[in-house]
Amino acid sequence: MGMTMIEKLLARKAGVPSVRPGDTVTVEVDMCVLIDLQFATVWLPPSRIHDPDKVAIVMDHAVPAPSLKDAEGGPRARRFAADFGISRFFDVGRHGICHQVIAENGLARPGEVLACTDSHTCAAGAYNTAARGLGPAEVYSIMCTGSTWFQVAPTIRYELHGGKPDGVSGKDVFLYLADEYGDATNQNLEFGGPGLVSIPMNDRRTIATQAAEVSADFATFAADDVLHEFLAERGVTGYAAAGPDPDASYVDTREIDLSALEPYVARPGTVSHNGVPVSQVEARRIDQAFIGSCANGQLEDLRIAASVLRGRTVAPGVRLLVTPASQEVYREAMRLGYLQDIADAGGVVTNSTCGACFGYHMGVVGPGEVCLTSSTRNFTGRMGSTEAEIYMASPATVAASAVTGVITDPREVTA
Ligand SMILES: CC(C)[C@H](C(=O)O)[C@@H](O)C(=O)O
Ligand code: SF4
Repeated sequence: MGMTMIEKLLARKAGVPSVRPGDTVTVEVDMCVLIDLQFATVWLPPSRIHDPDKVAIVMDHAVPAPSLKDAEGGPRARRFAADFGISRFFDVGRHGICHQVIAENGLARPGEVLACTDSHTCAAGAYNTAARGLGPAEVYSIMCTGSTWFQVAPTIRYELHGGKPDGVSGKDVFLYLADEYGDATNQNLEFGGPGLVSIPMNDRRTIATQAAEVSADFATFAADDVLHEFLAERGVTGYAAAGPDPDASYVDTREIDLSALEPYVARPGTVSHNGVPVSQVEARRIDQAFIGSCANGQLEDLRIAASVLRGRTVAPGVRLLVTPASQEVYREAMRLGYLQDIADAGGVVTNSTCGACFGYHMGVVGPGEVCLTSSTRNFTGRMGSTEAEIYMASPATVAASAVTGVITDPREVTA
């Protein structure tokens, strides 16, 4: 019996001819990523690590340090990187949200295994990488031994057809899938099919990132010419992508007609079976509009936001916050004039950080407030008060709604 994409990848990295659901495999890990929060909590440096070239440290969740606890973590991270010769240390100034930094530095490679202490590590599945968020203790162990184990889960195949319409983004695709199919706990997601070519890399990243919200194990995309070109532009070569066998066995195959999709919104609480086309929640008043996070703080997201906001003004009483996903995105968005457009419209551009996305700093939402966010999670209390309501939508929908002050279909504002 043939193997799915992730089964192929794990079998190869485990050095066995084949694996099937239920098997437990020990695999070599190609890249192990630590985030700043590890150093701000209990941190006991190991006496040796497996390979400093297979470790990256990214300062992201709490930069610049919003608390004394975080301020104590920074020097620990710096000392650790220096002591162990970890050159891939993305300190404040080279920083950004880890999944963005990993991607833009070509550290997520097709056919390889990537582990990190953050639950959205599945983001790198967009690059045909077996990427998984693991607990800090397991990632610590990987850093010391170079390997980990996974139990192989069954795979759901998304067979994409048609073309994604302009004005519909990866966020809309994800919100639709989450609404239609709900959770994928203990299952892998695989994306491919003739429609994949119409989904650009930034949108694939959004979809792969948000696989965490439906509790998937791995979420991997087929390696096609769009991916190969993206990697070539970043100097990433010499990889071996993994594709499924023609007779692979799936727990479910879902045929998706991309051309039928429209802008979507998830209502507060969850993304699972809780989305609606924007038209069904239009006119809901908002207090805060947020564009950012590892899912939607990419350069293309800022370009879209700037194009909606250019020549328009944020509605009175609405706070529009825009957080680039990395310092590199920030600098490029500045060079291209996007930040100017956002600020001219009355938006606030923040430093690159996880900040508002997880309700920690730089945009905490208060009691009774309504936030429309392009970030990753909308559960109660995620962005601050448990008495706030969080709706989730694409950067285009968030920008358009910031202008009108109510949830709005972006196609109405830009038409
Ligand atoms: C705080 C951090 C470890 C967490 C995660 O694991 O995902 C955060 O990034 C989030 O999105 O909730
Ligand atoms: S941006 Fe949000 S979802 Fe992504 S890693 Fe940071 S806190 Fe988690």
